Amino acid sequence: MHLIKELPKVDLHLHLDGGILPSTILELAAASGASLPASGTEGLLPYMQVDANCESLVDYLEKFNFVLPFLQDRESLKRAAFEIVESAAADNCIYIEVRFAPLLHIHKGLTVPDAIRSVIEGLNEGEARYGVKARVIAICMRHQPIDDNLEVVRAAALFLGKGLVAVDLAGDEANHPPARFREVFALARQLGIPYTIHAGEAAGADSIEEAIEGLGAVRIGHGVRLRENPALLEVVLARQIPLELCPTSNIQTKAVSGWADYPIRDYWDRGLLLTVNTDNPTVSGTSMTGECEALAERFRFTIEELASLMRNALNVAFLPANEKAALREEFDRRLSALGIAI
Ligand SMILES: O=c1[nH]cnc2c1ncn2[C@H]1C[C@H](O)[C@@H](CO)O1
Ligand SMILES: [Zn+2]
Repeated sequence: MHLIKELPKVDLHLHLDGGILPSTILELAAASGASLPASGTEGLLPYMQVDANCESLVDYLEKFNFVLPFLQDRESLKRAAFEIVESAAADNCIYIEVRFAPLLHIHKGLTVPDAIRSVIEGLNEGEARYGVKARVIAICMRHQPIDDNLEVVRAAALFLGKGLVAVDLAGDEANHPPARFREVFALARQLGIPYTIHAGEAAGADSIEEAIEGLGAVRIGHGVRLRENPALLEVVLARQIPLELCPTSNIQTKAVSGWADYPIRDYWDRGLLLTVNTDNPTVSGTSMTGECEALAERFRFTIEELASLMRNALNVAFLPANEKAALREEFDRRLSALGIAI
């Protein structure tokens, strides 16, 4: 379907370390003298992107180990953030929420606030250059100690409203259920930081229920396995809790067995509040345009339905109301220039 590329888009679920370009790794390695297992971008790609052999979220998460050693200083974090905005601009995004886990970037002397500041600087430069509004979500990691995650939340509070908009919980869901993190998100709530939580990806609906009822998440990262508990689905529907679906990633991690079983059309028809996102453009080999094209081809989403998904994302973005209203106006202007009415 033409117009998909031109459609103004919003990506609310986009990991910084999942969107690093192979060409950037080549340059960062050359600058630091680090050796690489391949000499060109094509040779590097298999180390950064999953293939058909990916059997689980744990397999999928392996790919991040390759890029993280290159993202341990201010300049590389800033560059990665700038380039994420550059790629989003090429995809016609008008707003992105870029998430990253500060604890994964402090192995060579950075502090958690240093890491957050560097990413904000890179996003701000990207926003100034490309006109794509870009904000940070700081991620707590499931395999890290509670005290370290509390530190991430405290640092996030320092940047709230100054480039950072929320916190999150990610990592190996099946082996680290959300209940262990109640204290972490109680602190976020106390500090007035909104949060989304990855749930219902590598674990079932119980994980979603705990994220919402136990931890108080206002959005759910993925949530694709919600159908496993029809009563909970009714609650999520009634409360219009947004799901950040990432179709290609969800199929690669085997959260869903394949495209034929992907529940997006069913969830949409029931009236769940859905958004569609990339998760990790490089690891998953996708883009917002790619995700939209997949929905158009496989589930007959019309351009109007895709535009509605993007408008949903704007509506549930972690932005102040006045900034959202301005973005909505820009979105509507761009839609009408394309002749799309929703
Ligand atoms: O889809 C995901 N589920 C759980 N964890 C994830 C996903 N994508 C990326 N991550 C992890 C790996 C990254 O290193 C980390 C911070 O972006 O978040
Ligand atoms: Zn994710």
